Amino acid sequence: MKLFDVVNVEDALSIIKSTFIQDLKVESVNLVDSFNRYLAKDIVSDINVPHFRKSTVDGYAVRFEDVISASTSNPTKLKLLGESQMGQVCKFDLDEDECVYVPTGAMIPLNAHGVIMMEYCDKLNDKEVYVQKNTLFNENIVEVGEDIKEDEILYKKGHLINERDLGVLAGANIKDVLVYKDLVVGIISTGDEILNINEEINDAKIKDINAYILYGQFKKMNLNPKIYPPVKDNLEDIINLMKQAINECDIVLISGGSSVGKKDETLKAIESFKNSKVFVEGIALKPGKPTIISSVENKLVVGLPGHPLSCAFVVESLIKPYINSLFECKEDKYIICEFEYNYHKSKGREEVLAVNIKNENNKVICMPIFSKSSTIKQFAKCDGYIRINRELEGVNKGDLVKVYLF
Ligand SMILES: Nc1nc2c(c(=O)[nH]1)N[C@H]1C(S)=C(S)[C@@H](COP(=O)(O)OP(=O)(O)OC[C@H]3O[C@@H](n4cnc5c(N)ncnc54)[C@H](O)[C@@H]3O)O[C@H]1N2
Ligand code: MOO
Repeated sequence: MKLFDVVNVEDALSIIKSTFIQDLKVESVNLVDSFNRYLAKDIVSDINVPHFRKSTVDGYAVRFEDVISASTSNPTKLKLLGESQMGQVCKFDLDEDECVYVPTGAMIPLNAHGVIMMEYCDKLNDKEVYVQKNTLFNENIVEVGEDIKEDEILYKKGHLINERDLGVLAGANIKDVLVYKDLVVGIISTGDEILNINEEINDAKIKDINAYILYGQFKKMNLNPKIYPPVKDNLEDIINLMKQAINECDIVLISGGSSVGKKDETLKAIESFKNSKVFVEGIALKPGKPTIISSVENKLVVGLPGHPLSCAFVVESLIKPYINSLFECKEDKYIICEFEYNYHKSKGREEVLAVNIKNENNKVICMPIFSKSSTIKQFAKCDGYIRINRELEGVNKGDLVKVYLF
């Protein structure tokens, strides 16, 4: 493996983006099933929400000019026409010195200017009300289309539907939603020392950690991860499992065996496929250098470093931005924090550094966690990470940095 010939992260990402333009399939699902799915087309509202003028309080709908001088010491007497019923079209129109009782959410008369809360009114009898307050135009009223306008684009293609969006879509009478079918991501762990979840720990063997982190990472991206049982460092076994995974999945990730050790078989396995092409053998990322980017049978096959933290950061740095670009998603959110440490790095490789954040003296500060890439617990507890440009020689205490939150 040519690990000296490493490729910058941005260049590696460009290669992936330009080579693997996924043929995304779409399906129509019920509104509830669109939760956490990516939209396959823009959604436009056919209706105004609300489609009628409604009151936001329990009170009396009035005209501006009739109550202009109303106050507690000088209440205005209005004729009560009746009550607007919830869910019914309001059948009243206001004339001079008239009002209508409207409960919260009910339709108000078309020509009412405002609704005065009942706390400011005194109902004398079924026909008369004293109003102790004037009204502003549109006070306590939601106008037609104030929430959602007819023909408004509610969401663009690629948007990931969240729980609040479900409410918007329900309100806009959208019953079925066209979404992208989930991409299936195959996860293969390799290594003579790797045990699957049901095997007892023995000798110098360890449990498969990477498959489970990767599973969580892809679930969080709302894809469909599929864990295969770990495979030993045996070329034929790796090739056979790869064949199965390539057949069953849209993207295949193979962790371990990407480096230069004599048993590192991932590259050989990839190259054994007739229809394969290796684009990258090592990226300028720390941790994460031993990463292979290849195409097998026109599918993206990535060899990930075996160290769990490195494996996870390659996915964060390379695969997640690619997935985001496929679905036209927004970039990951970050917060700006003050770095609390003088951190030195060598030029030439981008570095990803896990950090914890805290509030101190009204400032949000962050501190790196010093965790070896072969360990996992500290990493699991951290709040996020920063990326240090390959040209930089470090970050100084007091520098402002972007922290990408997990
Ligand atoms: N001579 C060199 N040695 C190493 C280099 C190097 O450049 N020259 N790079 C180091 C770095 S950095 C990393 S990262 C690892 C990557 O190695 P591989 O991708 O080939 O992975 P393995 O050798 O198979 O495993 C490395 C390490 O990770 C553990 N591992 C592997 N898979 C899993 C898993 N599914 N769950 C938990 N832990 C896993 C494995 O047991 C090893 O301890 O290479 C360095 N060496
Ligand atoms: O790159 Mo290794 O992936 O530094 O731990």
